[in-house]
Amino acid sequence: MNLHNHIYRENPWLGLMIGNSRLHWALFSGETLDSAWDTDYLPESVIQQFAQAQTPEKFTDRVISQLNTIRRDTALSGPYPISLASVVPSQTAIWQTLPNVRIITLAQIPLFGVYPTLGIDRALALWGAGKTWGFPILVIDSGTALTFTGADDNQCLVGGAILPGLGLQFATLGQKTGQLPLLEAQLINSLPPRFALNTPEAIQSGVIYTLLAGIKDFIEAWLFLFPESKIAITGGDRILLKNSLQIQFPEIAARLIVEQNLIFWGMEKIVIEIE
Ligand SMILES: Nc1ncnc2c1ncn2[C@@H]1O[C@H](COP(=O)(O)OP(=O)(O)O)[C@@H](O)[C@H]1O
Ligand SMILES: CC(C)(COP(=O)(O)O)[C@@H](O)C(=O)NCCC(=O)O
Ligand SMILES: [K+]
Repeated sequence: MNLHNHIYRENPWLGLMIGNSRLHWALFSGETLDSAWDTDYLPESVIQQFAQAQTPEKFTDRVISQLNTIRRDTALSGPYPISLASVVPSQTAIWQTLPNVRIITLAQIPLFGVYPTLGIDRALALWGAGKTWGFPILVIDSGTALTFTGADDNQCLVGGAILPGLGLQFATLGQKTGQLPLLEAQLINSLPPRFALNTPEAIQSGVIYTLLAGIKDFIEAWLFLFPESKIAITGGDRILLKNSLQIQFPEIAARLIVEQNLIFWGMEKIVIEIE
């Protein structure tokens, strides 16, 4: 164990996952995940103020005070290293200039058979889920993009798929057409009529029923290969999708484990294991 590792093992540290919509934060004490929360991207000027701190303690104070501003119910203090994973290169470029930031790369994840451009969020969530519930495992991440990522009994990547997530499908229709309204995914609290008679419900119907049918189809194809596999869903639309599946395809929904923090479970295991 090197000194850096020792710091992670014994002390509080922050995990930062940079997604395409927002920042995902976690506070760990040693190997335990204490709490997790989401924030918007921070202005570059704010991040640069962190970098101007003269000492690690000052740096951490500034990060912490910024996070406290965002989330006042988290009492953070003391020096915190940050373990960062990102699927947004322009954001990585800003954050990696800071001291105390260590970037997690694909090479650090002990999955077999990965391809070089696999998203680090997908690899971390897969590793976190597999190490927790066992392999084979399928992870569905319903973020900006919706991804399926599966590994077999040998902790080897089988593969997956990427499609526009729920919010992105609504955004694309709202932004790339002349007269469709921009709908918000979070406003869907019940399934629309399948054959709708107004524009918002027609958009909702098309997007949600197609997405649910697609998820069902991918899950069935996975279970055909690995009948005993656990299947987990994470990401910002996880609850909406699980609830909708519950109504539409209850037997599929019954197989889905909902867990918000799969990426941080993976991060915790990686950060602690790295020598
Ligand atoms: N407060 C929120 N802000 C942004 N997106 C949200 C929020 N609550 C739920 N969502 C949903 O979460 C999805 C984004 O998921 P998330 O996991 O945060 O994305 P990413 O990891 O790609 O940044 C969007 O499709 C959106 O519908
Ligand atoms: C597929 C993703 C865009 C998902 O990102 P997210 O929606 O979580 O922000 C990201 O994992 C990524 O950029 N992946 C690289 C390509 C791949 O995994 O094959
Ligand atoms: K995702």
